[in-house]
Amino acid sequence: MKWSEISIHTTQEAVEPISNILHEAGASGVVIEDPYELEKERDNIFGEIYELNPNDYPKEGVIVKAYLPINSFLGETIEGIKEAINNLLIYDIDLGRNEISISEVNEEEWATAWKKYYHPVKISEKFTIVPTWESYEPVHTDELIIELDPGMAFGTGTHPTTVLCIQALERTVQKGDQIIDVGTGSGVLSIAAAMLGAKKVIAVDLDPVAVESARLNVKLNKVQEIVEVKQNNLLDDFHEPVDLIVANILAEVILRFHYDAAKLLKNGGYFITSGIIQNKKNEVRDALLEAGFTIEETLVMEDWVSFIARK
Ligand SMILES: C[S@@+](CC[C@H](N)C(=O)[O-])C[C@H]1O[C@@H](n2cnc3c(N)ncnc32)[C@H](O)[C@@H]1O
Repeated sequence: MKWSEISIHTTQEAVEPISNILHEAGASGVVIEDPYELEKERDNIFGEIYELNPNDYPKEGVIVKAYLPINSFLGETIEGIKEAINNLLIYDIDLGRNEISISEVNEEEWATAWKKYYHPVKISEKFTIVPTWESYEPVHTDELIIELDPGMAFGTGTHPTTVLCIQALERTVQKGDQIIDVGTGSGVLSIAAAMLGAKKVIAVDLDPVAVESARLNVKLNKVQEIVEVKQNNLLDDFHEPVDLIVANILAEVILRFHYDAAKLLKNGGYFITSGIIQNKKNEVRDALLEAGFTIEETLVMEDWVSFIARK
C-alpha cells in the first residue's frame, strides 16, 4: 500500500495536541523529531542503544511526522488536519513555523520509520519501558518492565505527559486499589497501575484503535486479569466508586469531566491529571479546587504539568 507522509514543523508545546489531531485523523505511527533528544544526558546503560543521528533532527523547533493511507479522502483529511492545527491558536498554543509538507512513502518505510526513534527508556524510579522489538536486561532486580507496542495508538510511554503520570502513580497507588484510566491509548498507565498492585483497572478510550492496542499490550504484560479495556467516552456510565482516576488527556478535555471524577472517587481518592500544557495550568488547578479537590502535588516536565489531586 502507498502511504502519504505528512510532516509538520512546529514547537515543543504543540507536539502533543498535534499528535492527537493526527491520531484522530486516522494517522498511523507518529514520529517526533525533537533536537532536545540529542542534548539529553543518558545513562551509560542506554548509551549504545541511543545512537541518534543529528541529521534526522531539525536545527530548531520540532518536526512531527505521521502516515496516512493514500485514498480518495486524503485531500480532505489533510485539509481537516491543517484546520485543526490552526485552531490550536485559539488555545494560545505556539505553532512556531507551522510548515506542513506532504510526501509519499511505501509500506516498508512507513512500518519501520517511527520504530527507529523508540528504544528502552528508564522513565521513573521503578519503571523501564521496553519496545517489544528490543531485547533488554534489567539493571536492578526490583525494576518493573513494561513491554509496549503502541502500534497506531498514542503512548510509547516516553512522552513527558505519560512519564509524569507514571511518577504520580508510583506515589499514590495502594495495593488493592480500584482504578480508572481515562484515555488509555496504548494502555501504558493501566499496565503500570496493575504492576504497582492495583486490584482492578478499567482502561477506557474513545478510539477503537487505542482499545485494540491497549488490549494487546495488557496481554503482552500479563495483566489481563487485572486490566479491563473498553471503548467509552470519558467517565460516562461509571457508577461504582473507585480509589483513583488517572487521565493523560488535553486540559480542555479534563475540564469536561473533572466534576464527574469528583463524584465517582471515594473520599480520600486521587485524581491524577496530565497532558496539561503550562499555560493551562492555572485554569485546570482552579477548576480542580472548585470541584472540591485539594492539590497534593504539582509535577512538571519540560512544558507539561501534572496534578495529583485528592478528594
Ligand atoms: C495523550 S493520549 C494518552 C495515552 C496514554 N494514556 C499515555 O499516557 O501515554 C490521550 C488519549 O485519550 C483518548 N481520548 C481522547 N478523548 C477521549 C474521550 N472523550 N474519551 C475517552 N478517551 C479519549 C485519545 O484517543 C488518546 O488515546
